[in-house]
Amino acid sequence: MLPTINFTETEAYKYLTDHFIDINEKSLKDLFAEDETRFEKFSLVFEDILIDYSKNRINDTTMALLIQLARECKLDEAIKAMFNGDKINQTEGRQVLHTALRNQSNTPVLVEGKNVMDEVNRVLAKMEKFSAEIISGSWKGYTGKTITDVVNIGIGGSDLGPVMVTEALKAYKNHLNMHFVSNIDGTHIAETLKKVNPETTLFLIASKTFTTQETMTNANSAKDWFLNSGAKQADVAKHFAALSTNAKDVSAFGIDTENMFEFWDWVGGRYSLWSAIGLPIALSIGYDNFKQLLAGAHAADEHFETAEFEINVPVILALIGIWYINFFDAETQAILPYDQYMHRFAAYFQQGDMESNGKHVDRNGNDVTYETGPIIWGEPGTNGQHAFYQLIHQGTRLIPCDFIAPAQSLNPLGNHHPILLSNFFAQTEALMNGKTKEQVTEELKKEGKTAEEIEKLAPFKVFEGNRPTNSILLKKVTPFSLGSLIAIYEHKIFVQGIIWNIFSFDQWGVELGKQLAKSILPELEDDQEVATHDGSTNGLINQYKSWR
Ligand SMILES: O=P(O)(O)OC[C@H]1O[C@](O)(CO)[C@@H](O)[C@@H]1O
Repeated sequence: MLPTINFTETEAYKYLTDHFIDINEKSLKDLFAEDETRFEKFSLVFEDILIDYSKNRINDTTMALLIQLARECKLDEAIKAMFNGDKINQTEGRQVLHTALRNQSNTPVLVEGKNVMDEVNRVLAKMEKFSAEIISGSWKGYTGKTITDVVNIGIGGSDLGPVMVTEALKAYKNHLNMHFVSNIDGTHIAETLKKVNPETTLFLIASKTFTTQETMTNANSAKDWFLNSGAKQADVAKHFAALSTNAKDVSAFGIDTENMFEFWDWVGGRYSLWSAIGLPIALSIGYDNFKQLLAGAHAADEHFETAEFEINVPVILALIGIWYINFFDAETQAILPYDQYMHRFAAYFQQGDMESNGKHVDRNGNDVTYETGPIIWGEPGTNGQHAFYQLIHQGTRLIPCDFIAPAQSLNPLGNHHPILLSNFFAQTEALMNGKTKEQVTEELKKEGKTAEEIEKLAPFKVFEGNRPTNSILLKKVTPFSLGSLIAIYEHKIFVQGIIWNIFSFDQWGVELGKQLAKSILPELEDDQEVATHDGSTNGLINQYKSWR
């Protein structure tokens, strides 16, 4: 069982409320002027990742109080409960053990008295063998040809993780062409099938439940396409594999359970890329690289489980997030990777964070009286700079931003990387320091503007600064460092959920829409006017019927 403490009733929260008044009057420039050791004090190095959190609106007192808050909320007990395999996903009655999937130390992890590492290792060995056969070409399709294309059919956690990681690690990929189909919109599968040949394509049907409407509809269309192209039912075994917890429905679909890569209900969908759901990753970059990804995550797990809160990267990042959300009323959190390969990183953590902490009921079943999970968004730099950074720099909202960049490029072409990194460094500096009216006036004078012109123009060119950022500098994007980074963000989400006293591992909020869609679908079958809904929904359905 997790502790159920209302963090707004802790001593630390009361002190933080008073302390906020002091900090809110100070600018980041003041804070740096007051303390020359901020960078040394407020940065951490974990493996080959530097986390600089000094450009935040914090000082020693803030951090001490935030850590006190974590202690009062019994975060230490919660961390133990997760790693020990307690049923901390209480509303679904499940353990939360994605950490066991990457437990490279192999120490036993018990679920109901049974060591799950045996099963984890068995499936990993099966993934290793299968990926080696597909990559080497020893696995043949139904006409004797080798596999050239892999189509992963899944959605949410059964899509976003493999997409994000295969993109982020594209520099490590082999000859296999990877495709991902998620959307129920027929366009997604239709456009993908145009690109592949049934004789050389492997379909992975990725679904924890094997009942998800989008995935099953797309999987059936893929199977029909395959069978209509001349293949026989018996050939399905050479071209379809399932990544799932549901052996019964996998068989019913027609996939041999020999071709099923299993995982378990103690793996949450959005935490499943480390499980059999990661098979497309192992196929794309090879099993050894997939193992490195797991190893990087495992190193972050060990750090999270054992490091003191003062030097614990996920804990620090989570507490800083709480500081902005619950004291500065920040509504969003931007994730801005200065790495083109990581272009799906923010999209991945939209599900990771928003499906986990988008909750308004606490662990006692009461409505919360404070804000919980932020809106996560972001795009890779420098594209974002030319799109939405205007609002971050000069808008009315406070937007905490995580800037992420690798020191070494995987494509060191000319001076691209120094230019990219100069932007990475410049943005956080600009957001912190801004530009004063005096500086603007000086610049305009140099441009030869008159005093009157300067007076008119200056207000628009002033940057108030004082906008907080974290800078995460990786030595290089490798399977190991990416694994660590993902696990750090996962644990950050966990810590915030503990402090907010919410359940981070269920997702009841996605059910209502699914239920209603199921009841609407039969109403779309005929041309009769619909009158069973509210006026707007009836109007929309009836217009659709008249236009289709
Ligand atoms: O893997 P499945 O069971 O198809 O579920 C896909 C996704 O659907 C959800 O249950 C809800 O959108 C996610 O949590 C999950 O990742």
